[in-house]
Amino acid sequence: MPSTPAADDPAAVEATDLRKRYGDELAVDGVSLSIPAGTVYGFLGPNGAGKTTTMRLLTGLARPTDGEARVRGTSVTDRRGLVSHIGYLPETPPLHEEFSGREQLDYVADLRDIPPSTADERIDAYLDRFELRDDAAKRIGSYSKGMKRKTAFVQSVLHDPDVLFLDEPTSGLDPRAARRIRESITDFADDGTTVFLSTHILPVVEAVADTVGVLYEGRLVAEGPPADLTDRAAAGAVGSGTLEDAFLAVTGDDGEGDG
Ligand SMILES: Nc1ncnc2c1ncn2[C@@H]1O[C@H](COP(=O)(O)OP(=O)(O)OP(=O)(O)O)[C@@H](O)[C@H]1O
Repeated sequence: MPSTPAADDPAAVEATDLRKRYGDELAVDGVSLSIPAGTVYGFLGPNGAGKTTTMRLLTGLARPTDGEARVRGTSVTDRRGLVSHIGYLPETPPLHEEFSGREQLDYVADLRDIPPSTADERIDAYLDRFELRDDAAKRIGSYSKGMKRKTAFVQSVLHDPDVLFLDEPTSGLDPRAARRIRESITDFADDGTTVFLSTHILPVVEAVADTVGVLYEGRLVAEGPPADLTDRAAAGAVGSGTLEDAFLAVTGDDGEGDG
């Protein structure tokens, strides 16, 4: 079950009127967010809606054209201040194909200044959890897509970040590995980590998210607990009131967007 945020928790992620322009296009067009610590925020939107751009803004990898955002109180323009508090699993994660899985994780642990004994313990636990132990000495270049995805997930969480940004974490994973990821997400949130989860896999969002935000053409067009969005879809007689119905309704693919 998703955790329930305490009312007095400060927001872990705050964005105010965030915008990002590429040439003539506003990829992110005035997004405001306030995500309480220790919750899971499911971030949905059609292809090209601006989800990855928003995540890049919130992780300090892209500069906002306008507006501002803070993660745990640190401005996203302060990349150095941000880096130890956040983890980011991008769509295309940086992995060294010539490293073994273990070397990759040792390398990231070292970059993150994790003490070697703690790093060894965590790496062993994650390799077991994601059934990578037997392949840990093999070159990443020889890994399957799913093995690479699991290794990338582990490297994004190894330093125990306060806020974790995940872009399609279960993409390409078999059902067992996908379940492990879902369980990890709820475990992290139970331990106080805030998880910002972008995915097109709606059952994953329904299973783990406390709040869902739907982005459409760079704007947040719906936000609320998954049950509220599905209730709205049902009340609007859109399909049978699933999260998919709600998504289609507010993104204009099946009914009117509600702005
Ligand atoms: N570096 C860039 N330069 C120019 N345009 C960009 C750049 N990055 C993103 N865009 C544009 O911004 C818009 C939003 O892209 P973004 O990748 O954020 O969407 P998304 O919601 O993550 O899509 P998907 O679900 O397909 O991954 C798109 O029209 C894209 O072409």
